Amino acid sequence: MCILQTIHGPADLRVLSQADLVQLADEIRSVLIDTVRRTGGHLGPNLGVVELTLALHRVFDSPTDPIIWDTGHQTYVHKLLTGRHSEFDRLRQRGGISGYPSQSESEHDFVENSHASTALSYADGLAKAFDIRKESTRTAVAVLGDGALTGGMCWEALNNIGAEPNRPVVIVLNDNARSYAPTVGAVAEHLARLRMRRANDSRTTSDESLFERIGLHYLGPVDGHDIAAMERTLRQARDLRRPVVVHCVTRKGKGYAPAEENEADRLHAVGPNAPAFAPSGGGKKQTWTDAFGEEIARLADERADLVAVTAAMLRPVGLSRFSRNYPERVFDVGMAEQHAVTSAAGLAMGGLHPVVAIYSTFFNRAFDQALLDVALHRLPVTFVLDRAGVTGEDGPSHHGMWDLSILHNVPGIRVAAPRDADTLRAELREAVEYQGGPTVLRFPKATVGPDIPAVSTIGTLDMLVSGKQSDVLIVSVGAMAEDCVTAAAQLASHHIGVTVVDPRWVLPVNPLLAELAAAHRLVVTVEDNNRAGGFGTALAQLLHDRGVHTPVCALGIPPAFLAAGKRKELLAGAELSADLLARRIQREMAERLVPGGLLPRQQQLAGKRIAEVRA
Ligand SMILES: Cc1ncc(C[n+]2csc(CCOP(=O)(O)OP(=O)(O)O)c2C)c(N)n1
Ligand SMILES: CC(=O)[C@@H](O)[C@H](O)COP(=O)(O)O
Ligand SMILES: [Mg+2]
Repeated sequence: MCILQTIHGPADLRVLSQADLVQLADEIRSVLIDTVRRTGGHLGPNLGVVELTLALHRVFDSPTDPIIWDTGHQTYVHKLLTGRHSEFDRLRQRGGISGYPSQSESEHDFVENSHASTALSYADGLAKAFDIRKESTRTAVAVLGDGALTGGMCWEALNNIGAEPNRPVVIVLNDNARSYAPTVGAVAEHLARLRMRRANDSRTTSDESLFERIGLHYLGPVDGHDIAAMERTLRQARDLRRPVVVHCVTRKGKGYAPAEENEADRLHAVGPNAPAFAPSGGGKKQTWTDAFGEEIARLADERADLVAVTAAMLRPVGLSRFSRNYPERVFDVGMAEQHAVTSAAGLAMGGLHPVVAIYSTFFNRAFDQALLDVALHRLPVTFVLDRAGVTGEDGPSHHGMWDLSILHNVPGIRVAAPRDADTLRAELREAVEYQGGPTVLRFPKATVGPDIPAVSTIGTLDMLVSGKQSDVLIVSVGAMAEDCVTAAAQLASHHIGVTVVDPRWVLPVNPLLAELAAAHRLVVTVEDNNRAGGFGTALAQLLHDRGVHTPVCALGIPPAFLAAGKRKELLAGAELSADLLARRIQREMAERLVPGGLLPRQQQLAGKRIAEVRA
C-alpha cells in the first residue's frame, strides 16, 4: 500500500509507526527522482531532507508553529506532506506548483523569496510577534543549510535571537557540508569540528559551539536521516522554550547522488533529462556562462592582476577553469554577496582588477556596496551578472530583471550587454581593460544564440539592420538582438523601414543615440529587464534632455513579479518575441505616426490634459 497517498496533511503523519515512516521515506525519494527527472529541479537538496521534514512535521504543529525554509529550494518534501502530492507532477511548470514555497499554494508556506540567509530574521520577527500577542505556545522554526549560514544576515539575526533567552526560536541547521560545492570558510570548519564530536563524544566547556558562546542552546550533532533521533531532539528543542540550534547532519542527494565525495554539486540543481538521469544524454549546447568561463580563463593567462570572486557558486557562474588554473586568484566567499563586492573593492584598492561573478538577481543584495564601496571610489571592479533577464522555472525571486534599473542609478558605472558570444568576449576584454571605475557585463540564463554581425558601426554603436528611409529605430539591448533583427525583417515585408542598433555599452546611454533618434519617427527600446527605470527610461531621459521629440516606446518586462515558466514563454508574454515585437511596432506606428503634425494620440492626450487643467 502506498502510504504517501494517505497523507493529506501533517496530522496524518502522527499516526504512523517508525516502520511506516521508513517506507514513506522510500516512497518520497522515488517520487522526487521520477518527477525531477522530467521537470528538473533541486533533487540533491530535497533527497537530503526527507527524514528531517518528516520529523519536523510530526513534532511541530504547522502552520501554528510556522516552519520557515531558508532559500526554499529544499521544500519538495514539505509540499508532498502538506497536501500537494497530486499536483507534484506539475513541479516548476507554468500553472503548476512552484519549486519554492508559495503562499497561494498552502497555509503551510510562508517565505517565497529564494534569496538565502533570511530565515532567521523572519523567525526573530515571528517570535517577537508571538511575544507581543501573548501567543506563548507558538514556536517559530527556521530550517537553514550550512551554506545559508555563511550569509551575513544570519549573524545579524543570531545577534538578536541570542540576546533574548526567554523568546523561543528553534533553528534547525541542515548541515550537509555543501552549498553547491563543499561550503567554505571558518563557519564551515567550526561545523566540521562539531560534527567530529559525534565521533569521539568528548564535551568540555572549551568545546562550546559558536552558538552557545552567543547565548543560544545547542543540541546535536544528530543524524538527520534517523527519524526517531530527530524527533527526540526536536521535541527537546521545542520544550526548552529557549532559542536553540538543532545541528542535523545530512547527506545531500541521499539515495541517488553518486557516492564520490567530490561529485560536482551533488545534484544541487539539475535540468530535465540531465546527465544524472541519462549519462549518454545529448550533447551540451554552449551557454553564455560557458562563453564567459572560457574567455575569463584566457584573460587570466594574460593578466596576472586579474582575480575573481564568487559567492558559493564557482561552477554555476563559470569560474571553474580559472580556479583550476589559478586557485590562489579565485575567491569563494560563501553565500555573501555584500561581502563579495566590498572585498572586491579592497582587492581593487590593493592594485588588482577583481571580476565579481554573481547572478543578476543576487546582485540586488549588494547594491549599496556597489554604489558606495566601489563606484564612489571609482574602483576598477568588473561585475559579471549571469542569469540577467527572465530566467524561467525558478520563479519570481530568481529573474535577473532589475539590474539595469538598479545600475541606471550608479554614477560612473559602465554597463555592457553582449548580444552573442563574440560580443561577450570583446566586451569582457574592454571591461577589464577599463581602469577608470566599475564595469558590468550582463547576460541571460540560456544557450547562446548565433553570432549576429554588425553591418556597420557609428562610433561605438553596432548597426545590425540599416533600413532605407527608416521610420523606426529599434535599440536592442544584449540578447534581445536576435528577436529585434527578425522583427525588422517582418516589418520590412510590410514596407516599414527599420534600423536596428546595438549600443553594446548600454549605460550610461550613448549620446549618439539622440542623433539617430532625431532622424527617425519612432524609437523602440527592447530590453530583458524590468520596464520601469531600465534602459528605455534612461534613453527617454537623454532624448528629453537633448530636446529630441521623437516618441519612445520602451519595451521590457512589465514591472510585476513573474511566476515560474519557460524563459521564451515569459518573454513572449511581455511582447519581447520577434513576431509580437513586429506586431507591437505596427500598432505603435498606426497609433502614433501620421504624416507630419502632432500625433493623434498626443493631440488627444494634450486636449484631455488642457481640459483637466481648465476644470
Ligand atoms: C543570496 C543567495 N545567493 C546564492 C543563492 C544560490 N543558491 C541557492 S541554494 C545555494 C546553496 C545552498 O546551500 P545550503 O544553504 O547549505 O543548502 P543545501 O542546498 O545544502 O540544502 C546557493 C548558493 C541564493 N539562493 N541566494
Ligand atoms: C536555488 C538557487 O538559487 C539556485 O540553485 C537556482 O537553481 C538558480 O541556479 P541555476 O540557474 O544555476 O539553476
Ligand atoms: Mg548545505
